[in-house]
Amino acid sequence: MRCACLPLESLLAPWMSLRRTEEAESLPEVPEVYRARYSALPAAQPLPPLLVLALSQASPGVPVRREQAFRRSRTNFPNHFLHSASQGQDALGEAVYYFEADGEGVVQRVFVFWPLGVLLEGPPNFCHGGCGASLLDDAFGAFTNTRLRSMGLSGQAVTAYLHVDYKAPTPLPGAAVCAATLDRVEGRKVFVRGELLVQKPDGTLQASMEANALFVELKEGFASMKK
Ligand SMILES: CCCCCCCCCCCC(=O)SCCNC(=O)CCNC(=O)[C@H](O)C(C)(C)COP(=O)(O)OP(=O)(O)OC[C@H]1O[C@@H](n2cnc3c(N)ncnc32)[C@H](O)[C@@H]1OP(=O)(O)O
Repeated sequence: MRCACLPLESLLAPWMSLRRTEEAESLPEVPEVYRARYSALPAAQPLPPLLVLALSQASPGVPVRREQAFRRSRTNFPNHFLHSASQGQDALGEAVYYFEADGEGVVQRVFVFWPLGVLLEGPPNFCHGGCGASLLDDAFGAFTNTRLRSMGLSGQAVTAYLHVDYKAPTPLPGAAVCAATLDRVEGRKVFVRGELLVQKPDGTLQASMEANALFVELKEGFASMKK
């Protein structure tokens, strides 16, 4: 029987090599809600097949729209550790963020695609658990802050706790999609849940990690955070 899984080269290329090109290109305008942290995908950058698969599985029959996909801005926050120190050949590749919003424009879900290189190892040939937790925290932060902004709120919330259950090893080299959505809101407290999805040899997706987190919207924003 023919294997339905995607060849590794199609998962990783060209996202490993398409880094830091946004400054050289004139890219489409990004909606205000996303603009502070994200920029449009370069015209030459296709949507990663694993991301499309995860979206199709999450919302069967709903078209995948390229204008809902972004990459992290290189100019506004250049020191984010997942998008600076952790990226490089055989480490993290270029992430693609895909936001889903409802009819009122309120963000309901985010999916974040990451190429994973061999330098992210924990157990031999598998991803370090702390790396996976960081990717989930980033996706949860992207979801929470963008959702808050889409509701006209500050969009300035930080992780109070993050609980991760490791359900299966995450293979390297490979790729993953972090999916995050709302659990519930209690005042300034935003409870988020999600998973890190990888592709099994038979082509199906499995959650190698499941997580839930509490984000707290800061009373006076990031500027009030004291050293
Ligand atoms: C423009 C683009 C920029 C873009 C920038 C985007 C950044 C995204 C961030 C990415 C994610 C991160 O890595 S963030 C970095 C890691 N996180 C941090 O450094 C946060 C450190 N912790 C803190 O600063 C603080 O503890 C806070 C902000 C979380 C909470 O302090 P606070 O604001 O004074 O609020 P506080 O009264 O203590 O708590 C509020 C409510 O939350 C509950 N609560 C607080 N912590 C917990 C907890 N661990 N477990 C259970 N419940 C908790 C309290 O019981 C209370 O419930 P009740 O009594 O009201 O019911």
